[in-house]
Amino acid sequence: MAGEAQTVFRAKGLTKVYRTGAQEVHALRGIDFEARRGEFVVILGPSGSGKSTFLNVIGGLDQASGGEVWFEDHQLTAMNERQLTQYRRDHVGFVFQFYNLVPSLTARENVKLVTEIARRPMAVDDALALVGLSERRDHFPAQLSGGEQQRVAIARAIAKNPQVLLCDEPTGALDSATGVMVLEALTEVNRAVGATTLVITHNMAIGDIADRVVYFADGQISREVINTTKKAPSEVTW
Ligand SMILES: Nc1ncnc2c1ncn2[C@@H]1O[C@H](COP(=O)(O)OP(=O)(O)OP(=O)(O)O)[C@@H](O)[C@H]1O
Repeated sequence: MAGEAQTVFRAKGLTKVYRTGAQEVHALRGIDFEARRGEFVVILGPSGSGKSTFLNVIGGLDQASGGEVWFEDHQLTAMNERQLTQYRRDHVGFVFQFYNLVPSLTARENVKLVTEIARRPMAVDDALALVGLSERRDHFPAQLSGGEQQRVAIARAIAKNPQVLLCDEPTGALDSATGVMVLEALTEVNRAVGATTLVITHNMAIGDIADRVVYFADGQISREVINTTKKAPSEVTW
């Protein structure tokens, strides 16, 4: 069906239990979730509500304890470590709060690291242009502001042309003006590349730029809101 063909992620009854010694933490307690191709989803919720755990499971960085997750027609919850690594490499771009750039490489070289091993990469300079950093491409991370470094990290994440872009607190370390520029880069990339984009944040205001806001509470999805009108990042303040 056309509707199903548009579904990129499908999670059903997803659970995750962390066991440390005799302690059990139920980080995910039955998540049902779907995301459509090209959708921009913001995930909000208090600290410890399971947001990062969820992103890590659907990004193939961590394995679920129960339930199912599908990426297109691949069942992630049936994959072994090697298959998950391949899934991440072929399909997923990650952006984290801290940029994890290689300090001894320029912006261009940091992005090139990924395009060299990707199956269908975009040109490095195109990726940097998408995040507005063409002028800075020969700078080293230490010569770039925090926001610029994060935009290099976004260019690196999307340069392999991933179907999904998963971002965990991408503006968490940035002031509001710089954070807005990073959000502009993310919305531009989402529009231009069409990657389904999931963004975890603590910042309620950022929900206004999403197609849909998903609220986590205590390992479950407590609420979902579809935005009938979306704000541009430049209209968002915090
Ligand atoms: N590797 C781990 N081992 C044990 N417990 C963990 C582990 N990772 C996360 N947890 C626990 O699982 C629960 C959910 O954590 P998670 O990081 O997913 O929440 P979060 O909503 O992303 O929080 P934050 O907004 O603070 O990043 C928390 O109680 C956390 O302490």
